[in-house]
Amino acid sequence: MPVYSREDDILATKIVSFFPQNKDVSTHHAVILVFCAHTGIPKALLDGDVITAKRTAATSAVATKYLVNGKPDVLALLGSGVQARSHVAALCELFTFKEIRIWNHRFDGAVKLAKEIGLNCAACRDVSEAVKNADVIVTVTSAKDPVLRLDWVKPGAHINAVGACRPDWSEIDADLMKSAVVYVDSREGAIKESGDIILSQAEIYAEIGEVILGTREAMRKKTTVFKSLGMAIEDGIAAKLVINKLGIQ
Ligand SMILES: NC(=O)C1=CN([C@@H]2O[C@H](COP(=O)(O)OP(=O)(O)OC[C@H]3O[C@@H](n4cnc5c(N)ncnc54)[C@H](O)[C@@H]3O)[C@@H](O)[C@H]2O)C=CC1
Ligand SMILES: O=C(O)C1=NCCCC1
Repeated sequence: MPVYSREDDILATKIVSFFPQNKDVSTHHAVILVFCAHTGIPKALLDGDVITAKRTAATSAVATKYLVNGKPDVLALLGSGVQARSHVAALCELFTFKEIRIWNHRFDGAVKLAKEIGLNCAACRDVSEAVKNADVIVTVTSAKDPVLRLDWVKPGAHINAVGACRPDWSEIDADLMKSAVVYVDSREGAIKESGDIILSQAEIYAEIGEVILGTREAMRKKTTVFKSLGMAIEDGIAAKLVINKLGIQ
């Protein structure tokens, strides 16, 4: 995932591996190589795992801040891996949830994460149970087929759809995609790479950046989906923050 931004003085690239069969180690691994944007000289080689976890969750948290309908009480997570953990951390920086519910296709994963999070958190055996009346839903699975259905979702809920980053994979059923107001990180990326968009033929209402800039509306009262695929600029900006903090010129 290469990025060049003259404005931000960033020239970098991230390489990510995905080994879905991994059990005792993470399924995604990444490195970020940063160059001087003026000379092309390599500056730093950074671990990309933590940056990927944190910047993805931070992006969802920003989307939630703009799209959530009022003060959210209930958070539901579908998936209990790396992104589930970073999403709980980022969302709890912005919101105080009364209840957090976790579903995972392997129940023990949901139980483990619920214990880590603590008192206000419960593991659920069914997706419908996990998302019932949830204000914010995060889908962070490696599912290839939909796990979240329209009938189970409270009207007006906000969904961060983070998994299914391939054109033939989807986490959200087509009826839900088509009935929601859909926001994406990048239109160009979404129409090429997101199965949730491509297979459902859902209309993209806006990029989340357009909402932040005030050029497109945040439809807070409607059911909203933020379809995230991840962008190289997120890695570049995060890498720059790390490099600046370390004092690397
Ligand atoms: N939008 C973005 O910027 C990014 C998206 N991702 C995507 O987010 C998703 C989660 O990533 P990580 O948490 O790092 O992965 P992970 O491997 O740590 O967690 C994946 C979760 O999905 C569950 N799972 C596996 N197979 C499943 C299936 N067939 N049905 C339902 N659940 C299943 C696992 O039990 C686990 O809880 C992946 O799809 C990944 O590719 C990852 C990084 C960035
Ligand atoms: O880093 C990202 O962005 C990724 N997006 C899709 C899944 C793999 C990592």
